Amino acid sequence: MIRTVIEKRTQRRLGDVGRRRLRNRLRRLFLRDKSTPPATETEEKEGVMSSMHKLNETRQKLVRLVGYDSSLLLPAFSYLILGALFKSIIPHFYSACISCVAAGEANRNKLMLAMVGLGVSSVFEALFTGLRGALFWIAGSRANYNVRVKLHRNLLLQEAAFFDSNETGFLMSRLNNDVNKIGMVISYHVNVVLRQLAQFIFGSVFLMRIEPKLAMVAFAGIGLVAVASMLYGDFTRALAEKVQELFAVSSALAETSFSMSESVRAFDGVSTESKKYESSQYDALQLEEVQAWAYGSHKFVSDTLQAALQCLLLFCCWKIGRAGALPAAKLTSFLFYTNFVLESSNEVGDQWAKIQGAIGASSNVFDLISRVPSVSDPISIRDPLLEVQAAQQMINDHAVIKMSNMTVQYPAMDRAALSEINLDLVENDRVAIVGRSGSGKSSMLRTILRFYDPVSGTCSLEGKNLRDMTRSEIASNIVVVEQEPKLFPVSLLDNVLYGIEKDSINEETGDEIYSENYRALVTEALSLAGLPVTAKNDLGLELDTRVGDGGRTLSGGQRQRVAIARALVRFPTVLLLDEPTSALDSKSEKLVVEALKSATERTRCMLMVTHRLGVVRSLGVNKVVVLDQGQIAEQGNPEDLLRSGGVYAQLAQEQGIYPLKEEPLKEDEQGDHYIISFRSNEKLLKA
Ligand SMILES: Nc1ncnc2c1ncn2[C@@H]1O[C@H](COP(=O)(O)OP(=O)(O)OP(=O)(O)O)[C@@H](O)[C@H]1O
Repeated sequence: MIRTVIEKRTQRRLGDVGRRRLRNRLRRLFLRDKSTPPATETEEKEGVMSSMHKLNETRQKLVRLVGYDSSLLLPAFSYLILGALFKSIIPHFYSACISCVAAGEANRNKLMLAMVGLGVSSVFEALFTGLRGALFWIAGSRANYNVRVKLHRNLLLQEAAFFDSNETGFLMSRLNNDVNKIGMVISYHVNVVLRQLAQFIFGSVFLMRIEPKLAMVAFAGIGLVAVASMLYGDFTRALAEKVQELFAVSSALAETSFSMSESVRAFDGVSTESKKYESSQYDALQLEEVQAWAYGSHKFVSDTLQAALQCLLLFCCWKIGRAGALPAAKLTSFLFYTNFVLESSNEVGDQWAKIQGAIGASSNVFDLISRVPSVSDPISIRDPLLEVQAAQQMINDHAVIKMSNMTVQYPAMDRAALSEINLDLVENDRVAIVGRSGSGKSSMLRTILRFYDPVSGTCSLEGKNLRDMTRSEIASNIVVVEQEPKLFPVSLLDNVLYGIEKDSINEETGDEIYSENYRALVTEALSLAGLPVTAKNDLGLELDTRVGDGGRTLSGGQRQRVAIARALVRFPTVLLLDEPTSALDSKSEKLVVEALKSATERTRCMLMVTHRLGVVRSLGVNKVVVLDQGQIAEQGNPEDLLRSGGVYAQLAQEQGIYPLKEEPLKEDEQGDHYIISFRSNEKLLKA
């Protein structure tokens, strides 16, 4: 009934499309969709049970969060009860004062006593209210802090596929908006509910003492108001969950449009993006309007019920008073306490509904905090037998990286990105993975980095399955230089040593810093990488120069060299290069190739994904693996493959690369002779 009224009122203000969308949303939320078959009784019961179970779980998690800081919350609760107790005494003294004044009491002391009682209880009430308010506020802020830190950490621990299906803006919204709601529940709503509940209990005791029969009538009416509040609370919870969901979607859209702002500008997409954002905000607005009407209706119902109850009580008072059983002082006191109890119960109902709403909004946060990533560190139970076996395997097996029948499939894909791959990378191997776009090259790199686990088969490093290695073990052995490395908005030094703990303290500021040893290491690495910072270079770059967001204050080539320095300082077992030169001009490419040669010398083996086959020769690659539709099409020494006339030779010819001894001499349009060099776009005039 309430739903229909709200729906109608809201619909009147919305257009046709909005009306249809809102109706569908409400139907999905509260009514069974006619297009879906009706659930059986058992299914319905199971559904109700599971949603009750989820609700209970969320409540328990919230309570656990509240209980987190008992040293803070115990005094807060004590002050709350004391504050409520003093507040419930106030009407007693207040009505005593009024009785003295109204009756023209001759005894001044009686009035003074009532006034002192009123003053003292008011001061104590104010004191305890202040203390309670501050402590609950702190508790709420601490809960926010805990939840936010836990959520942020757990999100970072999630597997790469999780980020494929959850946009950054969506997660940011969970981290900010949803967590704020949790803090509000603790610092405000729970605080108010408990205070009002305590006041209600103390007030009820006074009521019972004054006139028990009338008090029972008041309680019956209050029970009725409580039922209305509970119904409204349930309605609000479901709505709030949906509204938060819509805000998260909206936030994801905004995040995408900001991060893609250059493309948006270049392709004149402002109105497209703005429309998308407006539409998602509009969906949320519709539900918020429903929330507002629901609140208004609830207020109307509960206030009307209360007014009716007050009239009824007054009538009863009149009847009892007529029989001479209720003196004026008692009547005043009873009416004061009736109002006091009614106000408290009303506020409990109001805040209860808000708590329900916040629980609905925060349930997703708890789901995310407790989400277990599908790619995670192994549980570290040391098994000496397994360790001996692994060491034995390392001795027997010369492979640094070994892929055995390895199949990789993304959750969002219905076919494998890599199928049954068998590949060994041994000591001193310099391997290039080549193949057409979409053949699975990057997927191989991501699997070696353990961003994804193979769905079958294994990938191991020095005889140890990657699944049995922790993230930190993998990171200290395998380093990647990406095609377009993104840098953190910190100093060059911090970027190169990213992930390595600071080992010294600045005596002046007390901040953690890197020691001189580390600074020397980074200076050497940057110099080897072709970005010297020793003598003041032309660019004015120093170790402590801060680079912009993503490294935007550096050129692509400079960013690449910082990334190479990052690899150089780590002396990794395996160096992975992802299209290391494809984003660079020929001058930067030369510098980067030199830097990569230095980095490669510091590793046991190197694996590079590349489209630009010229770099295969310049980096001294000894093995080329050609991928085609997720399978190894051919592999071998690059010069042998060039001569064999297979897939690699064909790819190379497309880029003007021929076997070394068979480099053809060609004549260009002006009659000059030139050799098609390693890089297709570079014609070196033959002297
Ligand atoms: N995160 C992902 N989720 C779902 N499918 C993916 C994902 N990444 C890649 N794919 C799919 O896996 C297949 C192999 O992609 P991959 O990126 O490994 O190819 P590639 O050889 O590196 O291509 P390119 O040379 O264009 O970078 C493609 O069909 C691609 O659509």
